[in-house]
Amino acid sequence: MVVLRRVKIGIIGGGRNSSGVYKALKAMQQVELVGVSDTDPFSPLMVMAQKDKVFTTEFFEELAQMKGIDLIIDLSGSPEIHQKIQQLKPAETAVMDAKAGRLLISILQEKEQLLETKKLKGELSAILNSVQEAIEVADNNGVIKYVNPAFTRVTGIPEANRIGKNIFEVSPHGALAQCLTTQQKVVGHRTKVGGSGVEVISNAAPIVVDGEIEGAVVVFQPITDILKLMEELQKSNTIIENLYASIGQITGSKYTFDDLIGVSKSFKATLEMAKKAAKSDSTVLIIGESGTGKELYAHAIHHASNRRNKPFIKVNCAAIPESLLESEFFGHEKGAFTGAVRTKLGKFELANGGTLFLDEIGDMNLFLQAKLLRVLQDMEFERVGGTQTIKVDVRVVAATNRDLKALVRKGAFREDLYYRLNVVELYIPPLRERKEDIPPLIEHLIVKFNRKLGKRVRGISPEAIQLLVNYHWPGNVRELENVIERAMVTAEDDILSHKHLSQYIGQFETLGSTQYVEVMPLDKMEQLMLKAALARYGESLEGKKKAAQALNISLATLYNKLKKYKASL
Ligand SMILES: Nc1ncnc2c1ncn2[C@@H]1O[C@H](COP(=O)(O)OP(=O)(O)OP(=O)(O)O)[C@@H](O)[C@H]1O
Repeated sequence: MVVLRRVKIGIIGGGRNSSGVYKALKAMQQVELVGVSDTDPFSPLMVMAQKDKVFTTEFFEELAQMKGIDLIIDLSGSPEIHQKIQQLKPAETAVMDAKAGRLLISILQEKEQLLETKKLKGELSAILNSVQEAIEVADNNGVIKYVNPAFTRVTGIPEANRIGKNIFEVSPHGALAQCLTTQQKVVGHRTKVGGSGVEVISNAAPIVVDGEIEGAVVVFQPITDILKLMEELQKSNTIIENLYASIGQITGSKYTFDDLIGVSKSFKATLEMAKKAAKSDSTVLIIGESGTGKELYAHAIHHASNRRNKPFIKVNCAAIPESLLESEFFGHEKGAFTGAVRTKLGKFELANGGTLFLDEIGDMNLFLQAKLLRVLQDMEFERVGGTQTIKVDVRVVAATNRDLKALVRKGAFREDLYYRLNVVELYIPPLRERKEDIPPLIEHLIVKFNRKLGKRVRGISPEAIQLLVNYHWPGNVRELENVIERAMVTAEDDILSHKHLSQYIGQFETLGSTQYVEVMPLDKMEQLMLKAALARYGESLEGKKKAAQALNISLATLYNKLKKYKASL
């Protein structure tokens, strides 16, 4: 490659017009302006040169004598000055008068434009050669001027067989011919490429230069490519639909209002209110002690709502570690944090169109409460580590066994979130306050456990019912369920009686009053406590967590103790 040295030029000024020459030379890459002279130090030429840190002098003689200048352009127009410059200049410096100087500049400018055009052409041709779409260009008369490599790949027609042909002859029904005829854009034209028979979808547009139509360009893709893409899309859609269906199956609501048993006034009032709430889209806050049936109500509300065919997603706010709650709710992008190896959808996204059940909402931290409030208001959020806003349509049902109002007073629960959740408040009274519900519940549970345990228990004795009605059920319906199930596991008779149940009931009853507490070995007492806690909270993971909490031991200790007493429990 030949590297040309930049031409060093000096200008001897001649008033206002000199600044145009200066600007033209300054814009040229091959030129280096080395000096400027004008008798007026404030002429535009001098001011510009000073700004550019180019040498300036009011004495043209000084510039004329300078060494290393290739060319002095004399714009003074004075024959005397011109002659003086000729005399003073070093031998290697050439001098040009204004006329010749301007001619030189215009030649240089043209050359520069040419170089620029060449560069542009190179860039354009790299682009046209690398695109996947076929491109064909014809002039105003329909003569084909250009085809790119993709054209040959798609149609099988070599460049040499196409260029110079007339589009009105080789492809008269194509988008290019149509565009040249109508001088309008053609979009989504489905046709066979003349001379190849390949079916394509094409777009064509006129080429306009200085307001005149010079020709047209067509860009097309074979239909097979588009059909392939559509096929892929169809496959992906089917997978997505199937996944949604499976999510629905896994996460759909399991219970309906028919599964809720009770005859008491308060039960019926709660049930009526829940049924009404199911018809609306309002947020519901279910409040009630542990084991009163809050989750059952949440399922039933979803099932009776318009969202029944969409997912029902449960999040237990107390069971998820704080650090994971945000990602659990809103999902995360791949690489959002160490361990985020793939993009994960959050519960809000999974519940889209359906219901999100937020259990133990009172245990949510304040940071997440703020985020939840925003999502409840706008129904939009970003995944952790993501920037794209995701919009969802989710109905929220929240539940708690804690006194949310007291938490608000303590500053542990946001008041605004409390009111946002509490659009419909569903209070489920404890079982001890609706004892009429106990007999129908017992009946329901006997049927349920006969099926589950393969038993044939036909009923329960009046004394046994009395025993159960008199008990205060701190673990509510869940505890009643556990007592009945345990009794049925051991019962040989077909009627449940006092003797089957009293061993569980008696323990709870006496625990409160020390007067009647039977003195027993401590390990027996421990077993009794373990039994009581499991009966109250259930044997699921959730139940065991609660049992451990109530016994003030860790879950691991609970498991150890259960292992230890396995035979006797
Ligand atoms: N009215 C009812 N009719 C029939 N079964 C009920 C009723 N209420 C509760 N249950 C049963 O009691 C058990 C506990 O109910 P559920 O899990 O819904 O309670 P919860 O209030 O959500 O408890 P927690 O606060 O501990 O999560 C479940 O097995 C449920 O089926």
